[in-house]
Amino acid sequence: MSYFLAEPAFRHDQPAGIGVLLINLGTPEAPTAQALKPYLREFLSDRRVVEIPRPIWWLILNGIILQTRPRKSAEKYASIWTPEGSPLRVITERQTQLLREALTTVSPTPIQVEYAMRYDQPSVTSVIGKLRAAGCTRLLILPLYPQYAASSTGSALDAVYGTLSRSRNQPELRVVRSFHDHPGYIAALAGQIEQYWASHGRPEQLVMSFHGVPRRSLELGDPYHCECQKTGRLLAERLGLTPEHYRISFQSRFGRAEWLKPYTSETLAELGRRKTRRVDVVCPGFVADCLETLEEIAMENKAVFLNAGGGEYHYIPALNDQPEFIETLRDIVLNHLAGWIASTDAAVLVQRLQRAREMGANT
Ligand SMILES: C=CC1=C(C)c2cc3[nH]c(cc4nc(cc5[nH]c(cc1n2)c(C)c5CCC(=O)O)C(CCC(=O)O)=C4C)c(C)c3C=C
Ligand SMILES: [Fe+2]
Ligand SMILES: [Fe+2]
Repeated sequence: MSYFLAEPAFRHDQPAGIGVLLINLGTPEAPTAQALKPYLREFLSDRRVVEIPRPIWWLILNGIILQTRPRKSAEKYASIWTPEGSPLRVITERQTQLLREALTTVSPTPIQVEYAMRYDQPSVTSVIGKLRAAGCTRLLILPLYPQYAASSTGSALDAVYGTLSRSRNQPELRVVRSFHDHPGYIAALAGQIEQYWASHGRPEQLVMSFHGVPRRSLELGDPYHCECQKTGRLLAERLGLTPEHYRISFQSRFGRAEWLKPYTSETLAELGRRKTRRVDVVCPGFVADCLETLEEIAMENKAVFLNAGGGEYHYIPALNDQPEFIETLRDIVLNHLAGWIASTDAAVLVQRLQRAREMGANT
């Protein structure tokens, strides 16, 4: 058997097909300890996620973490599980379908859209194989993380490059590295928050909570912290918030090392102790609701705030299938396909769409 992956037969007469591959993190198959164990093993064995020397980490992972965490995490997943499955998977599937439809409506050239998960299924290798078999010799990779982190985007791209390193007939490749300051993404976030405030009233404080990473990664050159800060600043400007009305914080600390600060739980405890009348929390770094938003933020951290003496607590849902966000994904894709799309130049297409949107907003 060859080390290289099986290739579709080469055909002289086939036009270069375009594939868009969305990549999200992955999620367990079921909210059970049995399903959590292989998922956490794959996730936490990634050198991008845990940088501790391998032999030491192997002992900690197998001897301690995988003995206890699967059961505890399964209980958390059970509290957010839906009849259709894990929210992260259900929402990623929906975003994929909506983006497919949005691109079909505007692009004169067919564009195939699929999603893969970095951990668990469908794997990056299997979906690239599917796109290659469907005639795609040009691939655009769009990790569903607005802010670049080595442990999220970097790892998703590793999986792509690893697959291509085993491909005989490599496709042309383009990558969306991050979209943390894309005007459409900031506008979609602001729209999501304003819409929430229009029906639920406004808070005294808005907390923008991002997934954390070890503080050391910032010192070693990871741009994640800076990209989160920029998203937060642009979002606050767009909402017209002055610094005393919002906070940027980091959640989901894992292990004993110091992570990016301030921690979300400590920020909320402090706001609770100050008797803040109402706090709204939004998680701009998660484009799909998942365990980290629905359980950690909407449940666990709510209890932290209320127990510390805070008043009302609201979690504002992630962008999920919000139409403005899907339009933003479409615009990001079209911009990155410049020169690949026949007959109509992608940049012109995006300009035309933006003009149509502005005209719609003015009527
Ligand atoms: C938004 C980007 C993410 C970054 C950056 C990130 C870094 C990171 N995560 C862990 C450890 C865990 N994260 C877990 C869940 C999880 N993480 C992200 C996103 C980022 N992680 C998402 C979207 C999710 C939710 C997945 C879902 O199924 O809903 C988990 C698993 C759950 C648990 O047991 O707590 C772990 C573990 C580290 C160590 C890290 C950076 C070093
Ligand atoms: Fe994570
Ligand atoms: Fe968490």
